[in-house]
Amino acid sequence: MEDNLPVNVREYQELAKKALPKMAYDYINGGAEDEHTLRENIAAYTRIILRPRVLVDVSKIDMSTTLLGYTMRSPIIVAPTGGHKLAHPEGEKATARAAASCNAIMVLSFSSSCKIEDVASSCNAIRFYQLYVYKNRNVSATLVRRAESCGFKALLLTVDTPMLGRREADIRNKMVFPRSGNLEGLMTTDDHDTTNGSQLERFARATLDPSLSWKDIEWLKSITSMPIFLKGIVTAEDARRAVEAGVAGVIVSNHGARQLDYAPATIAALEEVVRAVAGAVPVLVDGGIRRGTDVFKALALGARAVMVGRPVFFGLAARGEAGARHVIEMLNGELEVAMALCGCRSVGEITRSHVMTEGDRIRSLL
Ligand SMILES: Cc1cc2nc3c(=O)[nH]c(=O)nc-3n(C[C@H](O)[C@H](O)[C@H](O)COP(=O)(O)O)c2cc1C
Repeated sequence: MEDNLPVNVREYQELAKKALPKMAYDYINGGAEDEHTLRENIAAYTRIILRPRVLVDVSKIDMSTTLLGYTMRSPIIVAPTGGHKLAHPEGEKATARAAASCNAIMVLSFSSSCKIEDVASSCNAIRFYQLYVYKNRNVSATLVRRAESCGFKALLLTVDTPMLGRREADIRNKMVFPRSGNLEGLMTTDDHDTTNGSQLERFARATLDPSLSWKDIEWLKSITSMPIFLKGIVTAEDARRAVEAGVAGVIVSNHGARQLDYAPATIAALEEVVRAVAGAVPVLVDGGIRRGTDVFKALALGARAVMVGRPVFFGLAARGEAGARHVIEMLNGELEVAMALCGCRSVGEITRSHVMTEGDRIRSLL
């Protein structure tokens, strides 16, 4: 073991910043426009206070939970983030091995640097696939079929990205995104314009289909038998529509605050969505989770599981596969302590009464 390993996600972020070229670090770390939502995703967690219960025998803590019938060691899932070769030459293969060794589900990004087939064969694990719908539907449909035939178990359709949010650091840095191996032979990705803003933004504008709408869920169902989650729901209205559309789950997400600035912090939107869904399908949340106590808070407010994006990416940048694994292990360890100190022996014992939100405090004063 190396000496002086980081002891929390924040320290991994510092290591990643030192390890990465500025363009790569800014791409991973940055958010849209004023980065208000980026700060709020984290700050909103700090405003939720825990209500621990004591004198519970917590000598055995069981963090396991299920999703789509799969048992997970803990409710922590690796969120889909594109371009892992920016952080490490092994890219998503290293991340996949890290997740598998923690028995955590990894969601592979549509914009992964590594090929779907290479990630699938890198190790044995339950994995989900994330989808962007391109104007050329054939490209998206082909990748969905490839993921399904590689044994991916669910599809996460990202619905918050009809076009790319304005990530000003990427524009300033003239961000160049690593070519996705998955698109080889399907479309050309050449872009020789190195003078003008973010190449990623130009690529997204050329490819993403801004006409994607609710009716297309039927199209998606017609090309895959994988269960479909919608990733990027933050209102009760859309949550109800998602249930009506017959999806298998909803993910409360603002894309790590990289799309619409001034969208709500996801932990602040979670309860509204959970109420609207009313138990019909599982609700997941991502955005701003940096501590085991954040995971605990999300579960208390009704999430079945959480996804973490940047923390794993930072781990990968700092120490490769071992770093990504350590980040997941640290969050698991923190969650275990949070559960013990709150008197919860299983995730099922984490309830709404274990947290006090700002709204609760205001209501208690009225
Ligand atoms: C560097 C980076 C790349 C991302 N790429 C994708 C992507 O390809 N597809 C997608 O649906 N979401 C993508 N996301 C959003 C994540 O899936 C997730 O919603 C977000 O990272 C959660 O916030 P967190 O980073 O604070 O944990 C990306 C996020 C980051 C930080």
